[in-house]
Amino acid sequence: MSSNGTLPPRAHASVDNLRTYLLAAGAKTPHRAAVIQAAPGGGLETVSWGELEARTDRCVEALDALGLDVGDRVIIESDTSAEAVATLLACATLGLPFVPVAPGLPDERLRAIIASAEPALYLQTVDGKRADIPEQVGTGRFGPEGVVVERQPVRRGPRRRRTVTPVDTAYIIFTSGTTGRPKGVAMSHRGVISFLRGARAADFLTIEDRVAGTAPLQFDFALFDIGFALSHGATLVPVPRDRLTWPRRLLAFLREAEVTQVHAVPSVWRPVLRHEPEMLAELGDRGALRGILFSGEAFPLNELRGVQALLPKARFINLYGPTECMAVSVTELPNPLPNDAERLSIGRAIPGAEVTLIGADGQSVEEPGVIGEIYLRSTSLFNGYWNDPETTRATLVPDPLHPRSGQLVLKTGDLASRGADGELYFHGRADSQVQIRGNRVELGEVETRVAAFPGITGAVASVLPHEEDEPQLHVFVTCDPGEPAPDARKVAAFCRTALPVYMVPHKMHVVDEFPLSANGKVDRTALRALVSS
Ligand SMILES: Nc1ncnc2c1ncn2[C@@H]1O[C@H](COS(=O)(=O)NC(=O)C[C@H](N)c2ccccc2)[C@@H](O)[C@H]1O
Repeated sequence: MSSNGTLPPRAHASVDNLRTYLLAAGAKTPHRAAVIQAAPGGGLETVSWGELEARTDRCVEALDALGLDVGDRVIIESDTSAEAVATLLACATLGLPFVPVAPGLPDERLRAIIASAEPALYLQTVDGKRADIPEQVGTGRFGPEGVVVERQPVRRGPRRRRTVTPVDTAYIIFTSGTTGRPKGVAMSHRGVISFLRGARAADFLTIEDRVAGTAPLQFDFALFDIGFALSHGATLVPVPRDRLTWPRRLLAFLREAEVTQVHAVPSVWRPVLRHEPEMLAELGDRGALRGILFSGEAFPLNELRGVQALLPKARFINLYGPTECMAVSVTELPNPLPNDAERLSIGRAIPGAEVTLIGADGQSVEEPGVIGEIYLRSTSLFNGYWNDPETTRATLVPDPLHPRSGQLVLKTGDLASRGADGELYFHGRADSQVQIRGNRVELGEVETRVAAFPGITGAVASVLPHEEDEPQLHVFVTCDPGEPAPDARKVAAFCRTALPVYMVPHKMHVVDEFPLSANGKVDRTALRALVSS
């Protein structure tokens, strides 16, 4: 806290701030490893908790000198690393919302984010390649030694804020809004920390764990990995991006770093299953690998079963939820899954949060098996979309059960039903529900059935418009390498025995692999474009 008002605002150690929360667990063991990462010259390097705090404070000092005020934005372009963590913790210390972007983000996308966020400062790593940052933005680079400012940020008037509070924005994650204009999800310190605290109830990590993170920094999955590992006093092991493209290199890195937990979107496991199953099994057998956490999209059942079969002793966690609340639930799945499992449980909201399913009639859905939209009551709700009050109002809405209460809840846009056990089961996005001949089609059900056909390793279903006829159900499949492509008629017959006729794919397309979004999710738009082209 600044005493005489001229010193920069500081997060007080007694209140929720990303910096204090993430460094707390290591304070008593400054010599333990906080981060183990690929060393520039090859091999691995370790950054201790003490060193991580020292680097953070070196960054704070450099950022202090710029006279920025609480709320001034800082773009951080980097992959996950000890240096990036120190820089974002420095921003948190000073109440500077950081906007994480991954290297390789297209220039026009970065310019759109800059136009929207109007950051005071843009920081990249010492070997970053980005050039031509707009004049009005200050620029600098960061590395193990801290931050070096290249172009001073333009001072925007005197400091008006005296304190960094838990409800101040800690970061803004820009997602690709449906309108193409970037949508900035502004998340508070309190929001992130309350989700991380709630996620600890899963009792998944110990101080001994080494957590491999694979998400790009612009994806809040990466921020979760940083927060989840460090808040447990465990060690974060960022996986270099160039290790993700080849399964052999990925598994070799996990073995070399003696990783115990891997956090990844389902797509990371697809090439591993296809090309290096034995090497993965070895990591579970003789290696240290004992936990898999996945999120971002439903893990195709056949693929999840494949990974479980190779790691019979590992724990599996399904983490579900939108960036607007960091996430909703952390659910341990049985290993192996029951044979008759048709869909994955997304469990129940973390302690301190509550999900209500709301039906089309606006009333809460109480009967098991009935589908409703997930509304979330929680302290992890975001502050709003950056500079977009209208979309914010459509997402943070009055509690439908008590509209007069003034309480806001998150309207997630996701559909779910409750099983008899009270656990939630995901039924897709409300805006991606498709109708065929007036019937609601569960694309996930179609995909699960098609992927069960011998020789088919993956299936993504999509409804495509048809010029003279009504929309049609297509399915894109990947097949066992070396097997002949499956006969579409046989696949359709196989579906007809288990699905209603309107859920039998009209057309099947064989693809080598599924296109992925920047965050590693299956890019359904890119798949659909394959057909119309
Ligand atoms: N486990 C799932 N099963 C099934 N559909 C899912 C699942 N996790 C998301 N999703 C879907 O993805 C949407 C959220 O997408 S997102 O806003 O880009 N955010 C994420 O995917 C990451 C997420 N916020 C997060 C935060 C912290 C750690 C890990 C992941 C959800 O609304 C769901 O539709």
